[in-house]
Amino acid sequence: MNIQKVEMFHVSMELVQPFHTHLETVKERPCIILKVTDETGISGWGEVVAFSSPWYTEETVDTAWHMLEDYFIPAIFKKEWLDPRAVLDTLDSWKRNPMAKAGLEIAIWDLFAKRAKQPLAKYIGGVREVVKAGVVVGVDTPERMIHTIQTRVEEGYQRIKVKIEPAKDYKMLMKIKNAFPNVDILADANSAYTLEDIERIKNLDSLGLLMIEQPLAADDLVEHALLQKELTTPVCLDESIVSYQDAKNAIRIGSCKTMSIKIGRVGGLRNAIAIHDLCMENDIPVWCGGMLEMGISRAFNIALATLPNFTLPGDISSSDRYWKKDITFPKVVVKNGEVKVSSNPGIGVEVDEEYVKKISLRTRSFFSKTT
Ligand SMILES: O=C(O)CCC(=O)C1=CC=C[C@@H](O)[C@@H]1C(=O)O
Ligand SMILES: [Mg+2]
Repeated sequence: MNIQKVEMFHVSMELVQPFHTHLETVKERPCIILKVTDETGISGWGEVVAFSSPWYTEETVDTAWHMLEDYFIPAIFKKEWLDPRAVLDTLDSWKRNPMAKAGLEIAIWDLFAKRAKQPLAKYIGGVREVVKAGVVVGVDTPERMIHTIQTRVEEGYQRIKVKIEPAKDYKMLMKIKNAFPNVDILADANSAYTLEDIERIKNLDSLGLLMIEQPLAADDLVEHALLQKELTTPVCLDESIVSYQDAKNAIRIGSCKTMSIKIGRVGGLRNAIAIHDLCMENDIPVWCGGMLEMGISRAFNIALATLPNFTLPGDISSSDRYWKKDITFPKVVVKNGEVKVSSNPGIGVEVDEEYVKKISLRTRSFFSKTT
């Protein structure tokens, strides 16, 4: 397969409600949409999930735009592609920048699945027709959070994720657990604690949380291992796992008992699948993390979550959770706590190209020199 054209769209949409963490409040969500077209005219779509500032990881929309236009896109015109797994062999000629690489690599996966006339879930070896839905409830007063959780539970979500930090943890979580004793609650700290807080974190152990996500700093694999030894609650790593080797090291030293896999954070779908397989071999259950994404990346998350070791509900919520109008259709709908996997070819959703162009802040097209 030869790539004939690549189109890049820097788009931005307002979230239906601001997304608060102790690090940042996201109101507007920019991202980069990629359309990759082959010699037969079939197109695959990708989405770069980097934020507008480096608060979550070091990448931003602007760093990704630069890496794509100056390095990654020119590189993919130079080869004939026989398998999407080979794309990262080329892109890894350059260091890091996982979200920029992933946005382009997944578009080529979508293209290959469409050429094979297969749904992406089937193309990557998925085993289920529906995936479990989980949702994040943003930071607010405990009363308002309890009201929102009640709504989300009535909508059928199987797992509720809340954000914590030292100033907002035990009391808030205890109120939530008392109000919803039978609902799985995940607490995501986004590295708000250090090992100095170990007694405070151990105090959370008594609450019966499903897991504590990323309590310590992203590069603290060893300290997470020391913490996990002191806790019965599973530690889940998110920001710490930005490569296959990170996952291998974390498992080897016992830094966590579960992982959130995000295609953008780990540098592409090939890496996400490899980390899934490694965790399965080591009895580490995984779930698909979210990135406040638009419909293209959400479609990839749904396909990824069909792999066998995605046994825990991920951040897979309805389109309406974040968007008044998404860039893809049909919308993702949660029914009885599940999302149906598309049986259409590739990512299984259509991209509203007119709307993408309408909300684009900048665009750029690249053509194969042989055209
Ligand atoms: O996309 C979703 O539904 C949840 C997203 C989410 O919780 C996060 C996205 C990006 C950074 C963080 O704030 C947080 C996470 O750490 O998982
Ligand atoms: Mg997280």
